Amino acid sequence: MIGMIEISNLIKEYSGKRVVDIQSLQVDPGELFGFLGPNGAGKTTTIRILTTLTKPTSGRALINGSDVVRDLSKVKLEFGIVQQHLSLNKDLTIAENLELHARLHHLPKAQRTKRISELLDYVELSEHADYLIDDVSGGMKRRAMIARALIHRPKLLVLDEPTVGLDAQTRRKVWDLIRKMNSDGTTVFLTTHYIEEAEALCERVGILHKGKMIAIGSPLGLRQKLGMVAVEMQTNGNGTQYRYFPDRSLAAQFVQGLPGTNKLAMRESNLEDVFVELTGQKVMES
Ligand SMILES: Nc1ncnc2c1ncn2[C@@H]1O[C@H](COP(=O)(O)OP(=O)(O)OP(=O)(O)O)[C@@H](O)[C@H]1O
Repeated sequence: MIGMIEISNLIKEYSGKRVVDIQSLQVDPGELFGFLGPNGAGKTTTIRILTTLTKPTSGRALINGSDVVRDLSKVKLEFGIVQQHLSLNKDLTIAENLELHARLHHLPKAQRTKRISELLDYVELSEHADYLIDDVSGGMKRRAMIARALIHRPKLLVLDEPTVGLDAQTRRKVWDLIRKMNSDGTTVFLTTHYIEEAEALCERVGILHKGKMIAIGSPLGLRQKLGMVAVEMQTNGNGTQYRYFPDRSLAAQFVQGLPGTNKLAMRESNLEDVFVELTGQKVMES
């Protein structure tokens, strides 16, 4: 099967500093894949390479079989992108922004009107179609950006930090939309530095640290590898220490063997634990 995204030995350097160094990654058609890493890990740079905005220093990236450097015009038809910053025209309404984008994609007039009304309905913005961008909430702006990215029916939707800056309730609405697009057949590749977003949404995640992919798997698979149960021990002077166990009974055995002076907590492990164990750093910290 041809991967929707295929990366091999992909390197990007700025002034000799290596910010992306990914040996290999394949995202299959239909997947909902998350790229997890702290600020500065290289997520946006990787997205910029995949979406033809910047060229890799070396290595290869293919989108649905087309090379992001050599087959530029073909690649551009394969993906839609929602960038981290607001990239809508503030002087236009939501519908006008979509209209502008549809024209850029050379959709004939009759198709444009139909597609825009379909998409507004899809992202639940039909009632706000004539609102200026400045007058709508952050969540609506994000949904309008998603609608715009889908105008040409791309097979791959790339989302860079899709819920950054949104409140918890609005974030969940955007998650629902992402799940809906994915179950309707669109491959989704998103970046996030929110652990709960990766756990809630992604079938597979790749953990990026200092430009390198240090782990890849399902959130559950990565937790199983570490141990499903965490024991937290507060030690005098040494902060909190963590130990991981396959199940609660093994964790309980370990706890029973400890001197009674330590403050202890037993809980389920999570992706944050995986990240901290692999990098010695919290995702949100840097
Ligand atoms: N145009 C550029 N010139 C020089 N350095 C850059 C450039 N773009 C990114 N970098 C550097 O590359 C590294 C990776 O940045 P990148 O934006 O890809 O990280 P990120 O994981 O997406 O983080 P964020 O979520 O903050 O965008 C950072 O150290 C950044 O300073």
